[in-house]
Amino acid sequence: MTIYFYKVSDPYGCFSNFSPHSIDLGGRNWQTVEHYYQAHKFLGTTDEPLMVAIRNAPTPEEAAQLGRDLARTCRPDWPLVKTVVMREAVLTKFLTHADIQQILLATGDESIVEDSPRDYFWGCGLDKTGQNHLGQILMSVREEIRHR
Ligand SMILES: Nc1c(N[C@@H]2O[C@H](COP(=O)(O)O)[C@@H](O)[C@H]2O)[nH]c(=O)[nH]c1=O
Repeated sequence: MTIYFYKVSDPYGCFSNFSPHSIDLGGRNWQTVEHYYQAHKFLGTTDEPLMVAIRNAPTPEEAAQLGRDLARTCRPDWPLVKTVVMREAVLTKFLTHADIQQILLATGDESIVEDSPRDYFWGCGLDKTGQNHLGQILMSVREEIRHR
């Protein structure tokens, strides 16, 4: 049975990038994967100072709001690198936190889908036709950890 997740408070909410599991990456601590992902939109741009504000945002929702500010300069190669940035953060999250690593491994070979009603890239979107890149990353991280 396909595993759907989205909200942190719902079943498998620990698979959400908004779940309260911090990661250490690039010599810094990030409160959530979402903080890390949103901040890295600005690496190497004139808006790089915004990375600090995003890292210090009190919630992942606020980090996402800052990262989605269309008035800011997103790095030009973001469409090419965003899945690599995301995978590194998600892998680090599940290597760092043993409790949720067990939850991920216990899903066996089930499909994992981010049931976002809006996002057709990271999730499956309202009509379930989306590309589900976050679910794909979770399944690939599951495979990598299983064979470590
Ligand atoms: N889980 C979740 C969301 N989905 C997340 O949003 C991120 C993509 O952001 P962007 O590239 O700026 O569109 C990615 O981490 C995706 O999983 N969005 C939300 O507003 N609320 C939420 O609870």
